[in-house]
Amino acid sequence: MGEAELSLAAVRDALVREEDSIVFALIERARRPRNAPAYAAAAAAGGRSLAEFFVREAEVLHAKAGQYQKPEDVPFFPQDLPSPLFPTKDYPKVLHSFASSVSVNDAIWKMYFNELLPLFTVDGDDGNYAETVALDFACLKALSRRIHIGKYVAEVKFKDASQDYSPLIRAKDTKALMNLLTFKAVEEKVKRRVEKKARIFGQNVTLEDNADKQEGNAGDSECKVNPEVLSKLYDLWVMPLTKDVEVDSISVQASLNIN
Ligand SMILES: O=C(O)C(=O)C[C@]1(C(=O)O)C=C[C@@H](O)C=C1
Repeated sequence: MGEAELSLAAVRDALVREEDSIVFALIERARRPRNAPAYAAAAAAGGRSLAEFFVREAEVLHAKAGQYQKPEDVPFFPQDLPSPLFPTKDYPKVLHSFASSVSVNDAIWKMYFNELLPLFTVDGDDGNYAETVALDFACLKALSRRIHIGKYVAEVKFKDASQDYSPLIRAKDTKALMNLLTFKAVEEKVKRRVEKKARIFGQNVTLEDNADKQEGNAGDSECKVNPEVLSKLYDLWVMPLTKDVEVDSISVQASLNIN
């Protein structure tokens, strides 16, 4: 995002767009069963799982190709990532460079594998492990990007009301900070919208005319991912983690302005 786009409305629009990527990534992953062996320690990868091996190697490739330059593109394994081999775009600096250090990817990783995956994949093993972990990587990237867009939300909110945020930062009052940047009504709308997107994007589209089955009216059991899982994902993890990113980023911004 560039400076001109940095308004709360524009950042919220970016968050809405990311919902599509998350819903589609989950729908794609749900085509495969759980495939547990992909997550077990493997001697071939020095004791790491295939999933971890795949993400680490993919991030090396992506870094060489020029990714992870933007504040919202955060690698899961930042240690020793190579520099881009090709010239990269000069992104306008809208966030303080310290914002690039804010990451909740460890929490996203644990949440995805321990909590989310069992909610939207069926038990089973079809042996398609390489495909499965590539689909996991797409889910992780989409979730991480959405959540780290919280850095821009933080910047906008702090700029618009630094007089309200600064005393709370100084007092290290994380709870009050959380309250200040929370908009319950917005959160309710987000949950309802992602649930609806899962219902619309995840239905089987046919050419038959059926008055009962207009878009958005597919029964939840016919959807490729249960729409309620999307609402729960956002309620329990995506929005709370976005707010953690906001608090961390605001604290960085504020400490630079206050001290
Ligand atoms: O829209 C905002 O103001 C945000 O901070 C984003 C977000 C979200 O993650 O969707 C997080 C906190 C707010 O309570 C509402 C929504």
